[in-house]
Amino acid sequence: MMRINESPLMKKQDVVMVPGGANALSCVAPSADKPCVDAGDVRINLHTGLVALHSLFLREHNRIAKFLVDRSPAGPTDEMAFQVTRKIVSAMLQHMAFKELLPLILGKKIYNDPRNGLALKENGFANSYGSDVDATVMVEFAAAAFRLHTLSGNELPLLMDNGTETPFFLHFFNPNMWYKEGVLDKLIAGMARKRAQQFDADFSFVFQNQMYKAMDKPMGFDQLAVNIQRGRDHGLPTYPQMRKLCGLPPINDVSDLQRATSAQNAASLTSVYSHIDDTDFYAGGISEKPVNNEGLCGPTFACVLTEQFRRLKMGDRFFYENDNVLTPEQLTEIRRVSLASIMCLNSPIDKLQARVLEAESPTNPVMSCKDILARSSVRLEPFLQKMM
Ligand code: HEM
Repeated sequence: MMRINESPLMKKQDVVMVPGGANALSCVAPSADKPCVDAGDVRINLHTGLVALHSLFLREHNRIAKFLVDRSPAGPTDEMAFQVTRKIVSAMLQHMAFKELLPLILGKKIYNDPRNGLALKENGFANSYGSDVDATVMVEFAAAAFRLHTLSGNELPLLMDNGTETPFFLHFFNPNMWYKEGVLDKLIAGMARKRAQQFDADFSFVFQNQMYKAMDKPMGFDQLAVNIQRGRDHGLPTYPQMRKLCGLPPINDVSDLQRATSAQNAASLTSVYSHIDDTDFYAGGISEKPVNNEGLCGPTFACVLTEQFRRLKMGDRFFYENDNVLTPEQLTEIRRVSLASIMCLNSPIDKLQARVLEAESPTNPVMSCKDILARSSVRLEPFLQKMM
């Protein structure tokens, strides 16, 4: 659907964004020149931030495919160029998720604990595949623990317009926003520079009041309530049951709840649940103190996330560190990639902090893209071998 017939390239629109598509998910007032967009998942149409990120990786795909076609002396078939490009981008995504995202969410202690099998190797192949590992997505993960919605704020930051931000709800299913000139690039820049909201039980106003809001209506859905209800729809264990399944200290009474969350959160939870045993997994999990005082989430969400990402890695025969996927030279190159380098290469951004998922700080200063690319861009020459 996303590929141009048999070509190595992906479909795109003039501003180099994902292609237009059918009116999926009922976009607001789509028109012939501003249609809904297509991606692997129709939910891309939910908001402009998703359109921007998908478009960023589409640009990276087409950049690599063009390089491979232009630079291969033997002239690869289009199929070969497409498949090799797909493999490179998939490996990059795996590397960035494990290297840049997981240590932040879980903290370094959990990430580096060898029993969890999450930490990537610095050199050589990993061969972590286990044919008995179930790599499907756990319901506790999708319906609760990975719903990190507490991190999102009320606005989408459109940088380069003097830091202008637009209310999040204006972007829901709204092609009129994402076709505005330069908006995707401004968003890529803005999302890189804007701090996330604190990870806690406080959700932004938009998430609690304006999810799916129609332009002519004052209110929309409460995403926090949807998340809790979704857990019930899927029959998730309760919060105390999940603590037990994870081998964490049990929650039997209010003082246990206070220790795991805070006095204030425990008071909130006990004011709405008539019995502690009824506490929904999402409500309890989102209220916990950060795991080991260093992760973003608490220990019960961390338990589910750790198990899920361990399975995604060890249950994947084609995880990029395995010895049947890349050559040693190619693997060395993939290990250089960073999300900042992808942003520098595929947008007009000229400066950024190197660890782009973390806020700018004295140890993570904003630097020129030239410097970022010198340390973290992937040399594509080793991938030409496969082309011949
Ligand atoms: C940035 C703004 C975001 C918006 C507006 C948003 C909105 C939504 C909505 C409306 C749903 C469907 C809920 C349902 O009906 O069950 C959803 C699901 C979900 N969201 Fe988000 N979300 C955002 C960011 C995030 C982030 C940062 C994460 C964490 C990585 C995340 C993780 C998830 C997950 C795991 C699901 C369940 C998906 C599934 O079951 O297939 N979301 N989100």
